[in-house]
Amino acid sequence: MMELQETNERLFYKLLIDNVEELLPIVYTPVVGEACQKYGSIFKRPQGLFISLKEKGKILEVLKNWPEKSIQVIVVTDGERILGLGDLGCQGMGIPVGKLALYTALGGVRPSACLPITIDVGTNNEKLLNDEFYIGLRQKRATGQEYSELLHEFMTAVKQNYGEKVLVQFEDFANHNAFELLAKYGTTHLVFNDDIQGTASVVLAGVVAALKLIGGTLADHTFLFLGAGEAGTGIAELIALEMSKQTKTPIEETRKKIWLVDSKGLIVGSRKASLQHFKQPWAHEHEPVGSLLEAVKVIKPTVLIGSSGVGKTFTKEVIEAVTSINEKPLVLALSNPTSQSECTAEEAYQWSEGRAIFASGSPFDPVEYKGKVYYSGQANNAYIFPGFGLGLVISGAIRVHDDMLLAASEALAKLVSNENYEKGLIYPPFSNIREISANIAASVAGKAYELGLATRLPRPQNLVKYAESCMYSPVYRNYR
Ligand SMILES: O=C([O-])CC(=O)C(=O)O
Ligand SMILES: [Mg+2]
Repeated sequence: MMELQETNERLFYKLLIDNVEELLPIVYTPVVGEACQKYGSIFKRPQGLFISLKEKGKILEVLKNWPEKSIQVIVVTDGERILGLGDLGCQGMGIPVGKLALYTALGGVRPSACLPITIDVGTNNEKLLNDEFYIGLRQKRATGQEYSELLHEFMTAVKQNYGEKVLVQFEDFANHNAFELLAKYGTTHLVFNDDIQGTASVVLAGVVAALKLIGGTLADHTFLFLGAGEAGTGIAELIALEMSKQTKTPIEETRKKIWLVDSKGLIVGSRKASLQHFKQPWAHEHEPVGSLLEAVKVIKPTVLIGSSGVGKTFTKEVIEAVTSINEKPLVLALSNPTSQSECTAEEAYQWSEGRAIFASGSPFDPVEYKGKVYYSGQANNAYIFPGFGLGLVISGAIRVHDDMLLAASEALAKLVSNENYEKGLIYPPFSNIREISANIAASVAGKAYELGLATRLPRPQNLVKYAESCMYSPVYRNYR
């Protein structure tokens, strides 16, 4: 597929769009993870733009070397937290390349308007540092001022070169940098963090859709997360925000329906002083609880969400415990790739005796259990970011706002059909993804106009039709 992408791009997209369910797992999660791990040894032609510490002071010049001038979407990583695989240094390039392939195939952004970037500040991965085929800087990661100066130069150069309407999607940065970059540039640039915001939006959509199967309103449920990083706290915050809007209750109150477990156990008030700032809003008053299993027993969640990047953590005991509390527990095993999934679809159905409503970040085949076939959905930000980005691009948005994330969730949840629900699915199939993306784009663009953040004026009448008309299709021109 890489070979095809580089030699006949149009055919690559035609193949990908026409066979999206079959090829998504190859171009994207989980195979893209393996490609990143082996990137140095499968490296034949360069893809994307590498910017390293050595280019400090010359980043604008480097950007100008890229052959395409009118860029609409940049996906950038520094490779420090590639999926749940950890620090892969500049071999993380597979991720921006893969994400942007989806921007085109799923969201219809022109391939020439997409720019994959990897910022090489070194790696702390000893195995890569000692690998003769490693393609990046052989040094430990730059941190602190050296790191933030390079990123600041990059963000400044991007705006200078492409203007205010270029979307910068941060991808697979480590927690501390991810939160900091989003907060720092959210007010001056059009930035979106896929792991915090995209994941939050797709999971909120799945939870809202799942209410049709498990009953109740959002505020009737109790959420327990394993993992309190970008995905965990991002999802928790967006669920709390939606609950707060629905019930007209302050968000400080709705957050109390949501509990998070990290590597040190349940996040509780007595731990507050030693918690990183993004975990602090979740430190509710409770006695210390050491393990996920204990937390399930005392918190009694109706929804269990795995977002720690560590596999096999939803054990038989954990799934049995959450099943003993709920008729239909909602279980989301979000960590990627498949090796890092909290449990498999088969385990979720077997251990819950077919009662769990299950979705996962990486895809699983349908499972047969006691003569019945169970289908699980893919709770992956791939449902959101292509349409979300398209909505920003077509409206000429200059900032991202949380209400746009809620609009995207709502649009996605609405597209789950009765036929999907009957199969136990809480997401529509990827085979309809271009239609889904057009709908998400229209909702996001609509919100941008409503908030006064859109610059493409006047507002098109029918935003779904307009979004569709803007989408790239891999067709050949007619010469007769
Ligand atoms: O790439 C994916 O499949 C989803 C994602 O953003 C991640 O796991 O970091
Ligand atoms: Mg990611």
